[in-house]
Amino acid sequence: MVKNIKDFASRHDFIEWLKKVLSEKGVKIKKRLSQTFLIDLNELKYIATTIKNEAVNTPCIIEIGAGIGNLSIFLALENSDKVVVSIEIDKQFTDFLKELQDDFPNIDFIIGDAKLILNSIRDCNAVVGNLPYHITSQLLVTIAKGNADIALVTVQKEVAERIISKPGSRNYGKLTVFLQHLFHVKYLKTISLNKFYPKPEVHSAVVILKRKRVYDDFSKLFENVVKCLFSFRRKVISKALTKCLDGNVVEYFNGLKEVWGKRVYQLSVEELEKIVYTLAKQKS
Ligand SMILES: C[S@@+](CC[C@H](N)C(=O)[O-])C[C@H]1O[C@@H](n2cnc3c(N)ncnc32)[C@H](O)[C@@H]1O
Repeated sequence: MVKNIKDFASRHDFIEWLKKVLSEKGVKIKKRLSQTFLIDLNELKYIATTIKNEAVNTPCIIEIGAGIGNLSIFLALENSDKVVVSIEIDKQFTDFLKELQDDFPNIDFIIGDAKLILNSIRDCNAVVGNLPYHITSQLLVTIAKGNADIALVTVQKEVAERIISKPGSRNYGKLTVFLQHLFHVKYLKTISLNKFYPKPEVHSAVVILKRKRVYDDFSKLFENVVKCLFSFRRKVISKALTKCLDGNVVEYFNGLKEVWGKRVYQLSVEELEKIVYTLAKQKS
């Protein structure tokens, strides 16, 4: 059994270990599943220690996309008081991940689709992962609708910029607003593309999401209204609302005077919440 990261790192040149694993096991790297592996020991350690410091009140941490377990083992070593539930969709890693479990008994590997499994895992309120890039938005929305109080995710840098963007900016959109409605979001650091194998085309970034409110009926309505409004992002809110509600919106004028002339992409999350709240109140 491996006891600490120093022990592991001293016995393995990480990139050599990775290449050996990939060739010995006959692993075929699948681009369509966004398979690119973080091979930098410092970055792996950074993610594992950050989640350790943030996820204090949870018996387990969920990892999305275990791959060959390179991040999973760091998570397990740094969080030895917790179970790391690592989900991986690609069955070709099954045997290898099972073997790893002998050295790291606090990892529980599950083969399956994280989008479907994630929110059925009870009592884990921390999620971490170097997210598969082709389904990043879907996974972020799934995380947001689940129990996670903390999500520490590595995403493409441009997605990270969307997540943290401010009203009025080019990146500000429905994903930004939905996530910032439910979480406090923070850009932690950029990870250069050289730190992955095979090298991806773009840089990545680590972002932390800390729960502000749970996804409830109001959030559901908020999600739907925002989705529609942002399909008219450059229109003033009165016009966008007319389109989304398919009718006369004058009845909302008094409650929404201050924002009536603003364009959708200029509205803050709080202003959008007020709009949805006003719609909900007037209808009830
Ligand atoms: C960017 S790689 C990360 C690999 C490794 N954990 C790391 O940090 O270097 C993303 C991983 O997610 C897996 N994956 C893709 N779609 C998935 C899904 N729907 N559910 C679970 N895992 C998925 C891929 O097979 C791949 O191993």
